[in-house]
Amino acid sequence: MIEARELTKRYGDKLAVDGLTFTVRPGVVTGFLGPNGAGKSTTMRMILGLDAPTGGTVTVNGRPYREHTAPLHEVGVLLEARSVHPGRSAYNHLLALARSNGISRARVDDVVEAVGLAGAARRRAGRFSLGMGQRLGIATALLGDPRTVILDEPLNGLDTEGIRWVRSLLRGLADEGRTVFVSSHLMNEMALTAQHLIVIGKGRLIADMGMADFIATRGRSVVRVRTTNPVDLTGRLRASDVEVSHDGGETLTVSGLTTDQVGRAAAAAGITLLELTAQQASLEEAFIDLTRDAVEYRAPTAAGATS
Ligand SMILES: Nc1ncnc2c1ncn2[C@@H]1O[C@H](COP(=O)(O)OP(=O)(O)OP(=O)(O)O)[C@@H](O)[C@H]1O
Repeated sequence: MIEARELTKRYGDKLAVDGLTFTVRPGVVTGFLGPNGAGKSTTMRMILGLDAPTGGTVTVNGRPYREHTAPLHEVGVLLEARSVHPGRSAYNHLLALARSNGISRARVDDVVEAVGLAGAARRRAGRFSLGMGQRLGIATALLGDPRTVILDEPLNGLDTEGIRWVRSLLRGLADEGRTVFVSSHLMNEMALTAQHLIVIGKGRLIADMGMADFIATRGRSVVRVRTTNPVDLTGRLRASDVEVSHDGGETLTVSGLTTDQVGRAAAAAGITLLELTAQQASLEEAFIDLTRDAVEYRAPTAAGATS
């Protein structure tokens, strides 16, 4: 369990984290989302005692991280920066860490196997690809069989198989009753992996809710319609709270109406429909909509871009 109360971090004039209060519970995968610069890494660093809060508190499994006598058994961590000696083999890196924390060699063998590095563990970690480095980082996080796992962008550099593997690994850890807190910019993956979301923007909490609720309340579902007569159907559907966009061909995208309503309106007007599909809102759309006002570093729009 991770509990942040009024957690705040100021760097000079910059309020990187601004009074965050949230609880990350065991048994589910909790996604940690926010636009670039929102304060995710700073929050994770404070959870791990790597940065001191300017105000507020944060505990892991009931205590500040630094007060745990066997931290590797409490919290497994993957941060974005690699912290492996490049000349050392992956196996020796894990073994050294295990030895200094009273963890058995058998456990090292287990995690090497579990992350799929058995064939590469004797090679120098400095020569590892980004994806292999991520696997080694995850092995390091799991070494102490921790109750809580905190992973910052664990999918970076992983191929499709690796991404699927992380997804089932995280679900499995949560199913075992562990606390799993994970940040990622890959929204489609997050939608498949996390059951709960904590979303921050400009250092502030902007959502703390279940994934399904987040998408349902924040995302706009639309209806896709293909018809032989898009112009007339558009005229029939238009109303103050309905938006219809036409792709110029046979297809309309309608928001503000259900498939039933669109189907009935078309039937009443004698308009032939070729397709009528409800399209679920995506996490990505819900996230972009929610964080629109909290984006700090925005790509220039075409109109605003300078050549
Ligand atoms: N050591 C530091 N000194 C000064 N400002 C910092 C420092 N670390 C972070 N910041 C600032 O604090 C804010 C939050 O940064 P942070 O890295 O926590 O965001 P983030 O959500 O992890 O971003 P990203 O998604 O880009 O990794 C940013 O504006 C950043 O520039």
